[in-house]
Amino acid sequence: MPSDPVSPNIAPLMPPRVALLDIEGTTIPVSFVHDVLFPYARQALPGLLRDHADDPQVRAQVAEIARLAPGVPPLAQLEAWMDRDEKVAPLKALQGMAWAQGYRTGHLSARLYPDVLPVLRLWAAAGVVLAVYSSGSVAAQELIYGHTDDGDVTDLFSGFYDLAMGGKRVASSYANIVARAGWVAGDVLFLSDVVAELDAAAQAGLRTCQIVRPEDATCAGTTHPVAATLIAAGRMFGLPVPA
Ligand SMILES: CSCCC(=O)C(=O)COP(=O)(O)O
Ligand SMILES: [Mg+2]
Repeated sequence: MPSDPVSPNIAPLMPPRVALLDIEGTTIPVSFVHDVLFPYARQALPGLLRDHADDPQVRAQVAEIARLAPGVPPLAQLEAWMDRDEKVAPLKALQGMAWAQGYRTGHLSARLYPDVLPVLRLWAAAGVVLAVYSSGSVAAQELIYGHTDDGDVTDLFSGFYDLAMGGKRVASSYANIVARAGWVAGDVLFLSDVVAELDAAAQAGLRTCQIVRPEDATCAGTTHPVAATLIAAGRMFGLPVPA
């Protein structure tokens, strides 16, 4: 019998051993990504392509753009992807390089939702493995958690995964991460604001929780358990939460 791709994901009795966390809309406000990070990269990308054209990392991404969009000038293609908020690896890699300068110079500092750090610290102290899966490149993930308003919190995480594992709306990407990390799918709780991502993770056998932040007006109403904060998610899945 074919399996239901979006089977009801009732929280099981055993708490998850791994929390795999999306970034935008889950740990970091959508407004920070869209109103601060994306405009910063959009403004910096022309200079990055012009002034660092010989940098092997830039050249590799420009070559990848040419492969994906033959004949289109790289900057025009990047702008088209940004206009549509497409999660495409060369765009994400180049955005990460643009943000690196912003973090280095102190122009960028990431704001986490206020519940995130207290909860993640408790989960880590309880032995829960914390990992990140974002469309942002691994370098960008390490930068954002390395430069938060609360300092460098990268030590909380034991793994960072990006589009190299596959797109976030594809079940095989979650299977790839689980295999790469040596986890058991049913031990992993994937937290995200995007239903299509949660559907894909559930198809791969992961437990799921949709984070619906009031400040972002995320839409709920799915088969996935819904929580407004990581505190509520922790309670739902038997994980420790702040008193
Ligand atoms: C590494 S922070 C920037 C995240 C980003 O570029 C993005 O497109 C949002 O991706 P997510 O998968 O975290 O929703
Ligand atoms: Mg998200």
